[in-house]
Amino acid sequence: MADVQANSGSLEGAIAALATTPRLLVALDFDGTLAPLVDRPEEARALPAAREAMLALTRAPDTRVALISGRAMQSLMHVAEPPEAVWLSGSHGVEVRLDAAPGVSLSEAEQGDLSRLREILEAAAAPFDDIWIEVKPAGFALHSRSATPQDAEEAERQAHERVSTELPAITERRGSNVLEFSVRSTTKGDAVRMLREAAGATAVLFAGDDVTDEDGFAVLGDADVGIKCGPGATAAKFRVEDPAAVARVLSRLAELRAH
Ligand SMILES: O=P(O)(O)OC[C@H]1O[C@H](O[C@H]2O[C@H](CO)[C@@H](O)[C@H](O)[C@H]2O)[C@H](O)[C@@H](O)[C@@H]1O
Repeated sequence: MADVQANSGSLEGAIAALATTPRLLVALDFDGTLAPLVDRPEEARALPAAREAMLALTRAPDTRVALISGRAMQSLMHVAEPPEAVWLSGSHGVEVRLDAAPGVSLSEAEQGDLSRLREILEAAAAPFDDIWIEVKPAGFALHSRSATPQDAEEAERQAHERVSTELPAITERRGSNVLEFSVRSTTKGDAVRMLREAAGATAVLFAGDDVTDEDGFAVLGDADVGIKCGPGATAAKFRVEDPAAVARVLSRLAELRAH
């Protein structure tokens, strides 16, 4: 594993230490971490090596695997095709599937905000080619990967201004060529905390690539391992170059954890 170090120590050593923890939670972001980024979200798939390593970890003793994604749960299940043993958190921590069926129930006020939010974002996207809206149970993502930088900036500016004026309680998040709006302020950090407790984990590995994954890195402790995939500022202890490198780390952990 010849991967880059971010903030401390050797990743190989940290993985070896993590493999000895009594109960391990392996929490993984999907897009940009297990799956390379692509223009059309529905076409994203985990690298075969990443999927294989993830499945090997589900078979390891006292090890729980979870996916923590910004995607809506249905979308995450469609692209990740996870086995039932994998716990899921979608919509940046708003949706959770442990062993039971997932579900989010919004209050009347939240449903009202969601309807108005949709109108505002549709109006912001309408004048531009290649700006589109992804629907989630508690919010929307304004996508601009295929748009010109000028169109992306203008659509996002309009969306931001109208939402912050009319719906100041809405949570706004920037991701990779995406600006997201949610009626819930739940974060990936909340998801890591909740899944850690549910798994009774004595240590956590969390890997992610995007700005929103920083909420997950922020709640890790000394016994945990945070891995940032790709460039950008991070609070993670370690950094690797791309999803292929994440797959190598997971595969090594699965190998060590199998014994
Ligand atoms: O938390 P993640 O699993 O990384 O999900 C974050 C967002 O992923 C998706 O958008 C991103 O990936 C797309 C496919 O590669 C890409 O086209 C887009 O530009 C990226 O922002 C997803 O569509 C969003 O809902 C997620 O929040």
